[in-house]
Amino acid sequence: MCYDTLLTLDGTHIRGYLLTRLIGHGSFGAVYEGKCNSDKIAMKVSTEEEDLQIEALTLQKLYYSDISPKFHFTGRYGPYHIIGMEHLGYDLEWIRKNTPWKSCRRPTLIRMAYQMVHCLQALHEKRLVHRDVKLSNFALSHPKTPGNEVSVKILDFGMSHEYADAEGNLQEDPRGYVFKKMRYSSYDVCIGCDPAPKDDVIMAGYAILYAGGFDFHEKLKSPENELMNWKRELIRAPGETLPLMLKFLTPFFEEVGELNDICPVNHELLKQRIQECLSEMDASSDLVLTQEDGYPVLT
Ligand SMILES: Nc1ncnc2c1ncn2[C@@H]1O[C@H](COP(=O)(O)OP(=O)(O)OP(=O)(O)O)[C@@H](O)[C@H]1O
Repeated sequence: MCYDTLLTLDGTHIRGYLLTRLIGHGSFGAVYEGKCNSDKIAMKVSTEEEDLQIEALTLQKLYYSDISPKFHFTGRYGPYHIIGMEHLGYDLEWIRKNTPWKSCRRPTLIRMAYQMVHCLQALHEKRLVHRDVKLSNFALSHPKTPGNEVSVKILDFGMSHEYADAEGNLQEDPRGYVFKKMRYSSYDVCIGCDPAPKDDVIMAGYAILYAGGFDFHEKLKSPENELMNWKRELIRAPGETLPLMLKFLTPFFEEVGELNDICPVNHELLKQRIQECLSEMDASSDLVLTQEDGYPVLT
């Protein structure tokens, strides 16, 4: 089958939407902006049928949780599988890249971390595990008027999995992904354990450090044993391992270090620990997105 048009579908009409712009692309798919009159959506186009079907199903399960783009439709276009969903704003990696010193200020980081954990909470409450948590898989909603408030949403459920049925019996994923090879996985996953909700939280921890100015991408280039040591020490002795500028996050990482695969993740407690990192502000208060000299400013 020929997939070479995957990145050149702009100008095409699918389901009444004109694909106006390629937003970005990943390993097996691309995301376009689709427009129909004043209605703007995001359209994911992929070669991977199973992953896309799982993503569509997950988005439907999360529809009323308000932590992911709203699902509109799924279907086919020629050789491709498509999902139409709510169009979101900037992803958090883009925000990081376009922030002075590539590091969000403390109050912004705390609000962001709080909302990231809130996204994972809603996901885990539905017995879903994301398994691909990284900064670029969180994005902001479009600003609301009049105060330009935005909220953090989680994206990209192609690797997600319903890890238990309603009775609590664990369910295998027949797709057989090898997560230990993903360098940004948690320590336990890198030594071969199945990714569980607590690993989503640990990976969110890496994303929070990255948003806070720590060069996690550079860290990922370290030799294998060095990277593994760092991941282990980060949750064993966060107070000593966190970089100086991010030591204020110790209460949160201490709680992350307590997580295991037997006890369910206590997201409320994690949120409380995030609050303790910067007690002078309200971690659950809204993030606000404004513009300064043409650049977005998230506070
Ligand atoms: N609903 C959406 N609204 C706006 N932008 C979106 C939406 N969904 C995804 N995107 C953006 O589209 C781009 C591509 O997303 P996609 O999930 O295909 O790949 P990725 O996460 O970059 O890579 P990979 O699949 O390798 O993890 C990303 O920049 C993402 O922020």
